[in-house]
Amino acid sequence: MRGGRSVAAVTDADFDLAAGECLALVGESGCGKSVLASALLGLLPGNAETRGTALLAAPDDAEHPAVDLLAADERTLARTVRGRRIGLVPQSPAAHLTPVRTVRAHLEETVRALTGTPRRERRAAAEAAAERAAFPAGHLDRHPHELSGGLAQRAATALALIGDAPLLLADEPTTGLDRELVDRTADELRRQADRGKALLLITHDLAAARRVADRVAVMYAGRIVEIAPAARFFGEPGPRHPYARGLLDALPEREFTPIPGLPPELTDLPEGCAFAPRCAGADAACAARPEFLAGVACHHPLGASRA
Ligand SMILES: Nc1ncnc2c1ncn2[C@@H]1O[C@H](COP(=O)(O)OP(=O)(O)OP(=O)(O)O)[C@@H](O)[C@H]1O
Ligand code: NI
Repeated sequence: MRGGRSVAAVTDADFDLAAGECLALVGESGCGKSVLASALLGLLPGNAETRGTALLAAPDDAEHPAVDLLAADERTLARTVRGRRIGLVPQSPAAHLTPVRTVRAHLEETVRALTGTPRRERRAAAEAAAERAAFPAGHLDRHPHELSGGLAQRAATALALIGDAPLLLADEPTTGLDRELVDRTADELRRQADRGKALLLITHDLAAARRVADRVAVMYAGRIVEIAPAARFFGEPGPRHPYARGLLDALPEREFTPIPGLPPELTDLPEGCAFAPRCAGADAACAARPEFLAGVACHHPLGASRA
């Protein structure tokens, strides 16, 4: 950024995601979830730098080799990855739609670009894509500005599924939807995973995560602080990182107790554990940055005796 300052938007993100599996990525606003997704698609702003690797495995057809998404050039990403090997449901769908074209035109164009569907079948294919994402057929001839947030969201989901990509990145795909549509969208995404897709579901909505995810990754201040099987995370013994526990305890159906304080500025992260200033269990050890070990980055994970 200006003045030579930098933002550690995502650090030490280390995880894998298998075919047929859904990993939910949760965490408060600004913790770096969307930056992580954008990095995987080569869609970061021009001032951003990446380090490390993000390996996308080769599909069975062997037409395309495995690719390091962080090292791939724009041409490779545009021609072979986006839409074809990775489907994105973007966080702000309206911004990704072309204002002068109808939803139907978007869908038909995407069907044409990404599938071998013959011209006379494209209309039906576009309508089937809309149906899959619960986009009402009666609104297909609307333009983006005529859509509610929820409709734009469903249009974006429909578009993301057309290429039948083996990896789906869904960034807040249920924002702006009422509970019934949240469940419907979540269930459609789960079906995609059950059909063999790898699904990274970014969400604030822990209920949606619980409904869909096999594993949960929790991010705090740009870091993944815990990764756990969903059954253990939402059930017993529960999260091990105090922040993750705090997120669950804040839910109305649980203790409804907010985590005290606010997340730190990413430009001004503490040296040690970034959560320590808000953590009831913090002590002198937390002045050093905890390593991510056995699924949790915490010096005093819950459920373990204090060392
Ligand atoms: N290239 C950049 N230059 C400056 N700041 C950046 C850059 N990229 C990301 N950031 C900052 O990093 C932070 C991470 O944002 P990100 O959108 O990933 O959060 P998020 O977890 O997706 O939040 P939300 O739930 O609100 O969508 C933000 O505060 C953003 O302003
Ligand atoms: Ni985001």
